[in-house]
Amino acid sequence: MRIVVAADNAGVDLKNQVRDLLKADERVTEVTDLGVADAGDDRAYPVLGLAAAEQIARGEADRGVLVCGTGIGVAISANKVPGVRATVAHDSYSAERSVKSNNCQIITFGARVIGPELAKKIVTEWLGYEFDPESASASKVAHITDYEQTHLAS
Ligand SMILES: O=C(CO)[C@H](O)COP(=O)(O)O
Repeated sequence: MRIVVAADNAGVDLKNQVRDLLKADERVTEVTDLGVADAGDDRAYPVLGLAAAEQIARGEADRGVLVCGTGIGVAISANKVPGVRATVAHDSYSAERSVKSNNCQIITFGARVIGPELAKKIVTEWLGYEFDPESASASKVAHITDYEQTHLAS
């Protein structure tokens, strides 16, 4: 699995910890870190969230982990990219359902909300979930995709 990670300066420390966890996980074949590299880089969360989501939309990464202060800003930004589904998930059940129900490619965290150990536990679990295209959830996700393709085509 190829994973892209990104964060603004509020999320950089947690993003770096998650990146290192991902690099050590044998299920992960590639980790792309789009930054920021340190808290001195004040690029705003939409810049990072959109860049990561675009990598996924282009097929250059399979999934993403994004971090900002709350996780909300990077999730909103990533969801603006057609074909990308992103959500904040600060608990195990939401993280699981984000994949199994919603086929989200991106999970986001708020570094001002969740501690690093819980975030890393959730990421480790999240790597093990897969969306079943034959499941009852598939037509619901397809409804969203159809809307995007009908109304948001550029
Ligand atoms: O959490 C953020 C956006 O959701 C970001 O890290 C901080 O944003 P701000 O409160 O607008 O500075």
